[in-house]
Amino acid sequence: MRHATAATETMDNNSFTVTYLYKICAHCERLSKKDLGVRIPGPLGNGPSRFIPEKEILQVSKVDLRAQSIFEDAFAALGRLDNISLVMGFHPQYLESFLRTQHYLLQMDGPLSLHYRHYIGIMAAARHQCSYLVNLHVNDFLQVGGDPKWLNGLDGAPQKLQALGELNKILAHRPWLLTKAHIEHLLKAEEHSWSLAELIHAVVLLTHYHSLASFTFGCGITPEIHSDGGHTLRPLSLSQYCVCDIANGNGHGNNLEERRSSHQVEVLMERMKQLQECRDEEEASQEEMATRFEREKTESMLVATAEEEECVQSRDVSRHFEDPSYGYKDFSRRGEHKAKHIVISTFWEDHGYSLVNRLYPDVGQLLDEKFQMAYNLTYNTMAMHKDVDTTMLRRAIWNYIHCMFGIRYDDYDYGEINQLLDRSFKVYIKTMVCSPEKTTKRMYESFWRQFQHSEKVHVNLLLMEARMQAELLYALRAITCYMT
Ligand SMILES: CC(C)C[C@H](N)C(=O)O
Repeated sequence: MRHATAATETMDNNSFTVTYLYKICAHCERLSKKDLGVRIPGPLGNGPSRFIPEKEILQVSKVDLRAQSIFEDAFAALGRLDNISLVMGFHPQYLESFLRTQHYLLQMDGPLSLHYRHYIGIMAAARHQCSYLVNLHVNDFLQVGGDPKWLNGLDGAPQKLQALGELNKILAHRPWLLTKAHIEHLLKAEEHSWSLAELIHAVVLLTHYHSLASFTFGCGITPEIHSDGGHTLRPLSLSQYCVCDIANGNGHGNNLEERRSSHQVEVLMERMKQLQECRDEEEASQEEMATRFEREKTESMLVATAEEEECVQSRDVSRHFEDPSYGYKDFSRRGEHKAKHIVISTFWEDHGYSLVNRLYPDVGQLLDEKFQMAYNLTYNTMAMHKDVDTTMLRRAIWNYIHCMFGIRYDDYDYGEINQLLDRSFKVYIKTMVCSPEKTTKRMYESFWRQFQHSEKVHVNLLLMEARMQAELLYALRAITCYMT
């Protein structure tokens, strides 16, 4: 905070007298009012993300015309511009594909009625206690005429939706356990059965919202001011800092940590170079490649996720789902994987894409474009370095997530992952993908300290899409087994 001006102003607002003291913040140049009279709701967070300074996010739409026009279109279509879109605005190309798909899933012709779609969104987000998405879709659900009684809990909803609870749970936490019996149960229920097309629509929605919950927590998305948890009536203590300092930690110098990690990027680039050279020299045998995959998978199970003490407090959304204690379990423990783990890495291209497209026209195509977009997105930068080929690094991130889900690419050397992804990054990845509600600001800050926020959001896009694809693969595999 630069200084507090002496100027005061008195306003007569009907019967209230409001007196403000104006201050100007040196970071965000915001004029802040110190409220001396009436209590007016103020924003709880500052900007769309708890992790990223607001001015960086808003800067994007000022300088990028494409982002600006996407924001305008999104606003025209939905009547709102949510914080998720604002943060994704760092990557306008991706955002366009994301919004197109989401719009199709929620608003265009499709097997499920509109209120079902939003209710399924609520169920999926609630599995990860993502009150941000739950609130967003509770509003949408009511707006399209949904019955408020359903919002009291899953047992207030029709039996058909209740039956989806089990699929929601397994898909979110242990998708490798899905079998054709789960599918049969839904399709063959006597009175309340699902059609295959409806089920595909539901599966796509569930996976979309599970992974969007990951993005929401991974980027520290804050509720919009008008929604639950987005405002406060308590005056913020402004003392010597602006609210932007409080929300974004600008008030604390981190110089020591920064200096310590200043070589991280160069080290990473050097490793990429070395790996590239070795790759050209020797090729490991198939057995060796399989062993490296197993090693990485086993190691991923040992990565701890929780830093319990710092978890985001969310409104209780447990009434929207059952069995809240059911969470991600590393699938190699208890030998669960033995029967389930198969190499299905090409399943999406070979079967998944066409299966979805056949039952829910155009959606296979939309999803495929979005996966490709996330996978191939690059600006050829690494923090402050330009003209860098980052394919190897982005591929390691994508494949690490699939590896945690037991999906193996037989042409990929999993030894690369250990060279490129360090421990704090793995902790972040695993938390964000497997138990997103446990992601903390500290975790976000601890990995890749020298990288830009836009690059961390880029990482989030990779994680989110890889997760969605992994869930879809297992669901579609179960559906294909049922059909054949
Ligand atoms: C996730 C980052 C390493 C991506 C990188 N900045 C690129 O443009 O490719």
